[in-house]
Amino acid sequence: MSDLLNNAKKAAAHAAVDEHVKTDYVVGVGSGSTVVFAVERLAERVRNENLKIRCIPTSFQARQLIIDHKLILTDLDVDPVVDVCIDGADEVDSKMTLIKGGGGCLLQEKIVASNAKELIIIADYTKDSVKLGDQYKKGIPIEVVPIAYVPIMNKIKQRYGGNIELRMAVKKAGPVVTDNGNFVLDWTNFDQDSDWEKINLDLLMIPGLVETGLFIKMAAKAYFGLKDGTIKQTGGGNVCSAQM
Ligand SMILES: O=C[C@H](O)[C@H](O)[C@H](O)COP(=O)(O)O
Repeated sequence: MSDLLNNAKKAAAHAAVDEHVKTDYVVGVGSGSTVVFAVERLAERVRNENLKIRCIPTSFQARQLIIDHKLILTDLDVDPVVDVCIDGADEVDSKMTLIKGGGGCLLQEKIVASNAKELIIIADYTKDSVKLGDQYKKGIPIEVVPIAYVPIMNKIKQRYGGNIELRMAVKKAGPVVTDNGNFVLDWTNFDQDSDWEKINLDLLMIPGLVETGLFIKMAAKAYFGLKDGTIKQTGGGNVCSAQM
């Protein structure tokens, strides 16, 4: 990955961690390449400022990051209310609707975010878009129970059009299997003017469809690292997750 992109991810991650994480917080740790910089910054603040935090992972990767950086690991059984969740995104539109799940981690990410008082998104400049599909061309990820993947693909195509594919693994013969033992479908060429709130609810009614990578009215704020090293912030910053 280019230095420009990595610097942008790092700038966004540091700004969000510095602004939104306070001592005694329970922190939801998202997944993906940008979150790596956030965890590094959390560990730095724990060492330098004696910041006291407990971290809830959103994936196998996030759990490993927390352990590797010697942060305190917790879960929703012990800490059911998350003070802030910091996570990446594949795309953020002008209404703060997100596409997530490019790395297949959408289900646990949505569970943790939905129990957070605030979901803060960190991303590089390539994720900032007006309409979903402007920037991210790999589609909307949808996690499904394996036995239902073909009927679900057919239903989505019939109802909404576009293309839908089973995500295949790179270093394994066969499909990607999520941290929860499910498959991922990637839905592309959808109507960019869709009513995503309605579609998300409709999709969630399909038996066997576990979760979508559409995060609607969940993110409070997004931090985009730009090419020149500065940050662009979007979103009001009010609590709009914690869907309790
Ligand atoms: O499944 C993966 C997650 O939703 C990631 O947060 C998302 O794909 C963004 O990842 P990255 O920070 O690597 O662009």
